[in-house]
Amino acid sequence: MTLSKLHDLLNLLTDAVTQLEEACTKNGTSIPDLDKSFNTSSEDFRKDPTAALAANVIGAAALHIYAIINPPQISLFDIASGTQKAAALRICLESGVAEILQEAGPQGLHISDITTINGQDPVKLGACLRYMATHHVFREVTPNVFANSRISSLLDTGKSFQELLSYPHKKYENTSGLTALIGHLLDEASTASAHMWEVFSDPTTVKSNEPSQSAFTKFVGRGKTLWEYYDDPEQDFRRHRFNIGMHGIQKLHPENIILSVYDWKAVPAGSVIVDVGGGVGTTQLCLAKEFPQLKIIIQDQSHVIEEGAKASTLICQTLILNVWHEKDPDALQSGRVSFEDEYCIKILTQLRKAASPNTKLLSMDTIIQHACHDNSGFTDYITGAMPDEAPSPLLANWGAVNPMAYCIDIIMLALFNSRERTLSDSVSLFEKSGWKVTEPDADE
Ligand SMILES: C[S@@+](CC[C@H](N)C(=O)[O-])C[C@H]1O[C@@H](n2cnc3c(N)ncnc32)[C@H](O)[C@@H]1O
Repeated sequence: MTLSKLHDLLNLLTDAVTQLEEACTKNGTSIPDLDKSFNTSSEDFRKDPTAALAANVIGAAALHIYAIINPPQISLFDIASGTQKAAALRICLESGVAEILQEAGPQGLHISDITTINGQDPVKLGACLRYMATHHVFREVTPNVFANSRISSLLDTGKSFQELLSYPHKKYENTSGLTALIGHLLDEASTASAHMWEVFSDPTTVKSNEPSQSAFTKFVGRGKTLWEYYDDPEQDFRRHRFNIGMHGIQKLHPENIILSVYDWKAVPAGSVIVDVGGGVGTTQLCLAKEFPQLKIIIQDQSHVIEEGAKASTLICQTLILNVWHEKDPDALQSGRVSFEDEYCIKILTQLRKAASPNTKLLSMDTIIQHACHDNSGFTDYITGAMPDEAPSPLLANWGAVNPMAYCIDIIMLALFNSRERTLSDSVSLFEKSGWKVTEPDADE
């Protein structure tokens, strides 16, 4: 039984490798190379849907084979060691190993030379590098350590190590937002996640949806929610890194995705676009550039708006602050808002009340796919809302090559007692708040 499953997976994998190679040859694109940096052009091959699909099949089939054939105790150990991986990676990131290796060039550097530069202990940092090398983050080909350029380019802030020393608090400034995002994940998000069981095992917090009772607020923020924590001048660095990290989130999606999700050309000149919790305005920047006739308002907290305005005065034509703290006096009392999803419903209901008959609410959100095939009919509800399911015997949601939404779901839980949603969850959330879900180009 398992033997034939292995063969099925192997056949899927072999066919997909052929398809990928053929697509790359036809398009003049390249298959990624661990010696070449990750950047927009290194991912060009994915622009061809056949190649993108083949790449997903290869990854999903390889990991499925690994799951079948690996001793389960090793697989379990690997899953259970997320905290140790995050700790080792964070030490490599923060102590500038990527920058140091980048400066060293193709011959790499011995661990003792790395630690002479960054002041770390060679035995301790060596342990972190060795662990990361087992996951291809670095490579120990000889006694020297080499970067895996594809991953290292995400850890590298692009500055010289001397520069980092002279202003460490600005480490992430003007860098790829992805580096800052990873910095946030390895710091606030990881620390909070490590405390989740304390919240789950306490009867007073186990079923709470209150941000004030999240693992972050209780065990990292010492009573402050993430946003209140970022307000503290002592956390300027972390707040700043988070805001830069939001640029990184955009890089995880196809470029300028906002332009393709709605027919903006059909929106009359002078129309007002409000981005609620729009951060430093990353998403709106390209919309503002492409459609200068639209009036774009970013709503966020004052310190975030200040930062966004500094970075791009272009987009902040009008600023409206702190929607979250505005009270919606009757929504809860009138019973229209139930405890589940209380905050989202409160915000969406408030937006619905403020909406005119011509207002449209555009939701760009992560959708959680089930690992099993979905027969609910919800997959057909909105064209394109659900990605294609993987071919059998792969998991319908592409398994471990598609981990991000599931990981962010847990991070939302750890930081805010919040969550990501399936399509049916999202539709029901909007309906409970008085919104009707339609196709993006439908009239009502
Ligand atoms: C996950 S970030 C998303 C940022 C942005 N939408 C993007 O994609 O880059 C959530 C944003 O909600 C904002 N936020 C939190 N509380 C808020 C409040 N009370 N009023 C307005 N915005 C708030 C945060 O400051 C943060 O910028």
